[in-house]
Amino acid sequence: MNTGRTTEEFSIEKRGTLLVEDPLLNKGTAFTTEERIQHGLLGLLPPHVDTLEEQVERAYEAFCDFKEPINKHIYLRQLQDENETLFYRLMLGHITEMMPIVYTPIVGLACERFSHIYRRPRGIFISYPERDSMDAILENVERDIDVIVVTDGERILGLGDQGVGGMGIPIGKLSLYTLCGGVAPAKTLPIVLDLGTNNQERLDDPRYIGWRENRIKGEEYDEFIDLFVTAVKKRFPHVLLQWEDFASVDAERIIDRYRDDLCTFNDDIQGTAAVTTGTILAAIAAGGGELKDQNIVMLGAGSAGVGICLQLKQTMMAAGMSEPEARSHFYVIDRDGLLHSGRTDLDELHQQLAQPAENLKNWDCDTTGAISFADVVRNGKPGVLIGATGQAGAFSEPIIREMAAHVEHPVIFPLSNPTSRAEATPADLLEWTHGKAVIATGSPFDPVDHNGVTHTIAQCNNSYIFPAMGLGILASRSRRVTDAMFIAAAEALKETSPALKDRTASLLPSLTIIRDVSRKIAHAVALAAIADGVADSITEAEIDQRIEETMWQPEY
Ligand SMILES: NC(=O)c1ccc[n+]([C@@H]2O[C@H](COP(=O)([O-])OP(=O)(O)OC[C@H]3O[C@@H](n4cnc5c(N)ncnc54)[C@H](O)[C@@H]3O)[C@@H](O)[C@H]2O)c1
Ligand SMILES: O=C(O)C[C@H](O)C(=O)O
Ligand SMILES: [Mn+2]
Repeated sequence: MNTGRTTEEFSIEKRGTLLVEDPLLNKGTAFTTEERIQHGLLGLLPPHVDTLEEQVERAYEAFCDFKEPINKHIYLRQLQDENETLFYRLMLGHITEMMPIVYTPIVGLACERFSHIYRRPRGIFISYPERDSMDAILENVERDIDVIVVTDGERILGLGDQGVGGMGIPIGKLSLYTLCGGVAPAKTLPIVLDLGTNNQERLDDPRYIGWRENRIKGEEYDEFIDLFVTAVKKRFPHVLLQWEDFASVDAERIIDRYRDDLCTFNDDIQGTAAVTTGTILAAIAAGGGELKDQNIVMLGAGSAGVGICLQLKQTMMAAGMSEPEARSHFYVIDRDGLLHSGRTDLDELHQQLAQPAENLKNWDCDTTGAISFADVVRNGKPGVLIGATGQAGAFSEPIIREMAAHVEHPVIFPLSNPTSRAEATPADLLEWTHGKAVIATGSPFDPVDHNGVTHTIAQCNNSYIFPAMGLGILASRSRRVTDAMFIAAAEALKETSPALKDRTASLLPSLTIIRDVSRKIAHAVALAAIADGVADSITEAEIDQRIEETMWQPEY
């Protein structure tokens, strides 16, 4: 049985009811007659012995019987809690249909309704009143863990503060670590840090199952995070710790503080930067252009927006551009308009993306004071527009039409999630640009027919990166996560783009080949880790061998 557990863990043999109730070991109706006799299961299962394929067919039928996506989600989560092998085998066979149910966008709804659809526990809940018991809490995890995804639930997709309901995100992300990256499910651990919520709807909800207080902030928050990291390092010294969906200020402070302390990264900043850089590079290359010639507008200067622009800027500089020149290619817009060097309200991070004010002297602006999104598009004539605002409709028709008036094939990425928060829909973008826009979105969208041409919409989501990052880190036994590893991931992703061969094809490969894509990215990540001296030096053949050994397959 390939469960990803160590032999030692197997020696604590489970029998009978305890065995069928352990989703990592349970085979349900697929337990053979011999196994039923050997493991005390006689009479606990119906007499027919199924193959895994038969179980998949039954499960798919049950899945199809549910009409509402949230009910499909509840069903799949329940299956995951019963039999992980079956869950992943089913998911792998129907990935395009099921990933949006387990992950974005439906996981967003599942977070909002978490306290209502709750069935059984998965992962670890650490609430503020239990802060002094972190060691004991982590001791209750009876397995060795390779990857943790942790959230504090404050910025769940574009849906804001969901408190303990944010737990849906680490569960969904880790499902993708296994599905797309092949990390053994037994080696993954979702964690929610419950420091309260400022979402009044949740606080007023009698069903709410989180710690019913307003959020802890300031020094107490930082002390809590420090206790958490210390406890994680003690219990799982080699673990990969992924931070997910924290409010921007906390996200940046935390990763700055701990990035050299353990094997860790922030997915919204670094994973998003890599997937977007890879997809942008593919879009530009497919159109015959070069990154150095692009003016890039970023709407939204939070974790995602800043992370993306800094990686793209770094890519320009790696190709030989000076820092001031590279910076002048970016027009980053926050709620107060364009970031430029004349503004006195920018912190150090945002100053790195401020447009030199002297470049704006001849701009013709509608407004005095703040320089608006419309002003930027009209004067800056960008070829690339990216949205990371969490605001539906932020890409308005007049602005998109204005952009399309200046470039032949505008590259437009409304990256906000879930679907209801996208800055624009692909159908509208194609309509407003007469079918010329080159589009990728954060959430999945169906292909769009425009004037007889079918446009496949790539899903530019960090899900193309973090599972592969995990695979590469585990395979190379990397001890830290460096920027070069994300740059390598972006480059490797770009190389897999179908649009490089046919510019009308999707910018990103189909999910049906995601495990192959992950292998390639993991290989590049491992090489970068070795080059940076954070992983043991092994040959490329050894890397590939370790990638295959690490990849868990859903089979009995
Ligand atoms: N596709 C992906 O892989 C991916 C990855 C990460 C985040 N996201 C999505 O991006 C969005 C933002 O995530 P984040 O982590 O950066 O959040 P964030 O809260 O850190 O940043 C959002 C920023 O947008 C600004 N903003 C809001 N409306 C604006 C407007 N009209 N004009 C200019 N700025 C505006 C906010 O002030 C904030 O600074 C979310 O919807 C998230 O789901 C997508
Ligand atoms: O979760 C996603 O779909 C991507 C990203 O991490 C987000 O926060 O939106
Ligand atoms: Mn996220």
